[in-house]
Amino acid sequence: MAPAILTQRPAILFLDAYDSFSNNIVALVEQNVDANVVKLFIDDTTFRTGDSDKDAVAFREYLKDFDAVIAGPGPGWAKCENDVGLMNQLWKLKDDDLLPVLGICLGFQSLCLAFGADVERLNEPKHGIVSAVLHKGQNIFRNIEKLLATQYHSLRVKLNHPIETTRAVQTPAQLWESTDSCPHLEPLAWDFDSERNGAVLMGVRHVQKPFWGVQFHPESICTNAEGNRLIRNWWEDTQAWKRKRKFRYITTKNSLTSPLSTTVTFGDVRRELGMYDETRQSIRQRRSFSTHLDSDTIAPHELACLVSHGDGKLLPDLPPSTVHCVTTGSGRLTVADVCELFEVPKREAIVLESGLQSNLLPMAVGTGRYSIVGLVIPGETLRLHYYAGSKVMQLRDGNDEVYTEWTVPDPWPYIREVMKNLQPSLPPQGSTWAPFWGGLMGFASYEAGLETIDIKVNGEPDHPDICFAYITRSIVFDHQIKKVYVQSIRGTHDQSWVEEAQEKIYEAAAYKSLKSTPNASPAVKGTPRNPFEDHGSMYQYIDSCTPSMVSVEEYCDKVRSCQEAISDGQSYELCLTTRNEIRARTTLACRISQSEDNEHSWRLYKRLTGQNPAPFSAYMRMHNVHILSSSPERYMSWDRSQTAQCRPIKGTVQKKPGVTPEMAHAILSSSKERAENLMIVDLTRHQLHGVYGSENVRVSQLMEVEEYETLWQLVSVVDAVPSGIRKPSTSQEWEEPAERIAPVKQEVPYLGFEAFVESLPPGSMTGAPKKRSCEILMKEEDGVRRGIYSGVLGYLDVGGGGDFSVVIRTAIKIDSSDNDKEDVWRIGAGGAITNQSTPEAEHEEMLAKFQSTSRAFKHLPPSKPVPKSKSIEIIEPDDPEFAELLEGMRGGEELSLDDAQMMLRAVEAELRRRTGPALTVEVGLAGDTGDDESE
Ligand SMILES: C=C(O[C@@H]1C=C(C(=O)O)C=C[C@H]1O)C(=O)O
Ligand SMILES: NC(=O)CC[C@H](N)C(=O)O
Repeated sequence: MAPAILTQRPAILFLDAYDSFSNNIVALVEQNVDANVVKLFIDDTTFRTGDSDKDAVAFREYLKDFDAVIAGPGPGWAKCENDVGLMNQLWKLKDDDLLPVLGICLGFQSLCLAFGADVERLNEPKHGIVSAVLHKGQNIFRNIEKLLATQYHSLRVKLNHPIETTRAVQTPAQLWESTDSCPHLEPLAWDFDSERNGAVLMGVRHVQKPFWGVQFHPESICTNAEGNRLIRNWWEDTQAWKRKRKFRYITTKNSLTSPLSTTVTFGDVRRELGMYDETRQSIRQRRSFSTHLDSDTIAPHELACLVSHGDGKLLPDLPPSTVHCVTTGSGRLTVADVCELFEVPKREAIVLESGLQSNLLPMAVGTGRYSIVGLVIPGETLRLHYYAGSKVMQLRDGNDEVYTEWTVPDPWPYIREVMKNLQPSLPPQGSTWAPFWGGLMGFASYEAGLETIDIKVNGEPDHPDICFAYITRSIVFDHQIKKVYVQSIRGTHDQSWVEEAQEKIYEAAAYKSLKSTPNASPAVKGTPRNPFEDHGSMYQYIDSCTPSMVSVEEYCDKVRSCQEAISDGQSYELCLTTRNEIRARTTLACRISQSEDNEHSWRLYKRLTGQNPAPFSAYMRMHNVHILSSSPERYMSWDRSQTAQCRPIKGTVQKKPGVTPEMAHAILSSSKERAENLMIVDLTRHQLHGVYGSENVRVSQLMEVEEYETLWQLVSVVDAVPSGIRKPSTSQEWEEPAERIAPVKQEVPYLGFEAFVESLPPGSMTGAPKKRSCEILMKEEDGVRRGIYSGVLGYLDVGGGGDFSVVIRTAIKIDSSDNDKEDVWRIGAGGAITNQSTPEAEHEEMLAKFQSTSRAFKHLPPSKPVPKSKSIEIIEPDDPEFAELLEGMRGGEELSLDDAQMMLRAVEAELRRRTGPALTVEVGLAGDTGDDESE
């Protein structure tokens, strides 16, 4: 066997210019080339001591451990020192230090600039646009057929080539000739896609040095397979260059004419022969989960012990040694019914609810199978708070009093340690499909996310930026099979609570099925009327609601300003948002009673989910925070085997008169909407690649249209699977959390959690490249904190899984002692801005998203009450499938007008789902309703 030293793989240095696609390039290279890739940021502090000569020497020394370099893409300009950093030094390497380099996008622009070219703005920026690239068919483009390549750039290289200046060449061959201004740069590829841009240089090589560059992104999910070949070609060429140079080097050495090297060391020879230093690092940069602690602070493991074992006095001893779980059928019980049964609305509570169809089945496969009710136990449930900016972390007791607080460099290692310590030693007996057994439930704000990417957050928040409650009792609905899990992780003695709770649910389900007609679930279209809504305090409350919105002009100005940043190459896409508010007079009852105030929020939540059912609805009442969410977007979920899924949404069409499903599909197939989505898909792949590795990420759904109550959305799905685990093949499998029964207490690799933290804040709410985009957005949004909106909300399960939604389409109220007369509901809304956006349409899109939530704060259109005794006859269309569906739902019962209309809509939707958008079912109502039903 060859000694290890000889078998060590070559190494490629990837210079990362803070792009959001870097790990995709690393993955592309690792999939195509037998080499390790090491990432280094362009501004790595090792090479920024302040003494630039010394730094340059140190960087040259560092490069000696590598076989080649990739200078990556990124925001900004090649001529701006801060934007390219270490890249500039590559082009200046002297002969003996020379290394093969591939420049991609910004790296390509930097290469060209170094050898005489100009960099200018494009007339029409290209972001997320796929086009056919004309190439020379030689050099790194050899054996490449039709190349379809994704572009992400606002700036272009200018060689002063006739095709650029006069838009013509005398012969086709002239396309591939160097120019007088850039004699060393040989054009290898051009793009002719845009009339306004004219011919844009897409690829070059240096005619003497081993430097190549491409303007497009070979790693994008929408670049065709030829991207792989390009990388393999480049690698072959770097190897060929190395062989040639070795030969030259050895002959010059032999002739002893080299003035530079008088001695040749063992290391020199080994390097020349392609052998490597054993100590060379080939580990990709990862977030380090260790923390540097001050002595007066508590350590992650100490916090973890306090949470799980208490202190023998104030904090309870609740190690999740056992997971007690019993099940019962849910029958017609809704999540709201069960919440009310357990008096959840009166107190603090966390409810993650999957909106359902009228038949109480999930809205979509792959999301929305489960609902989770986390029971907050008064006087006992522990909470973790963290405040961005001040970096204060708190452990709070069951009365919401601070038990201890300390400052932390990073809160996430604490949360990770708490979760690690909460792994149960005994899993539930019997079936354990519930994705949540117990654990932390709560949210992390957008600002908590900003800190994970080293963006400094200013100001004081009026609510925690991270808030997690340690939930030990929970009720989980499996809507697919209509089953309820009642669970406790509070030790053996709690078995009795579990059984009592099960009994309570069982009886309630039996009672409801006895007395009920098919009724609207709160999470189902068509909120049932009640006198309280129509005449009581809710009516007055809603009457007092006044929205305060950003003006059209102001929003449009911000859109234009974002577009200017995009044209300047600083960002490819910016998710601009604004905080709208609804103010209402606090009712007297809410002013004097906290539990009344809680119940009021709960009733508003039911209005919201009734009007805007969403797969990631959520109700949260914790500390001073009220959250009413109807989010359609999954941020990330991962099961107990650490298989992860992200479902980024980008691309929105509002439902309004005249917009048919066909039109919505057509709009969402446009290059504008697809480009928006593509950028976020590539960003999501980048994030998952960074944690799961190059081989383990795939896009399982690329840009499909999903229909919601008031909008159509373009949704993609990106999955990541740890090595050695079978990939789920159906969307349903995603929702079936892998059981981790035996052996228990094993070291769960926290891949899911790591990816969760690494991917904050959610890319669909930032744009790309993430860091620069967030900085720009902070300015555009006047430094106003987004808060919980744009953050994430969900759970971390003690068994090792987790599921979080993106906090959008959400109303949030923060209680404050200064003002108890007025409720202020914050409803953030926004949308992705690209160079293809039009300000007015963006404003409209923002409004549409706002309105999907603000509807809950408006009076419902009046409907006339129907005398109960009168029944409705339904004229059914001549369609046996329709009749069958209807009969199934109706169960032979008499219906009120409201119920019948709702059911008809449901049947219609179901039929449409089955047959596709082409079908329109015409249904009508007739019969003696005792009233005119023209409404
Ligand atoms: C910004 C919002 O939504 C985000 C922006 C979307 C878009 O630009 O199409 C779609 C879903 C969300 O990721 C919002 O709802 O406020
Ligand atoms: N993707 C990139 O590297 C972009 C480079 C440069 N900022 C541009 O917009 O052209």
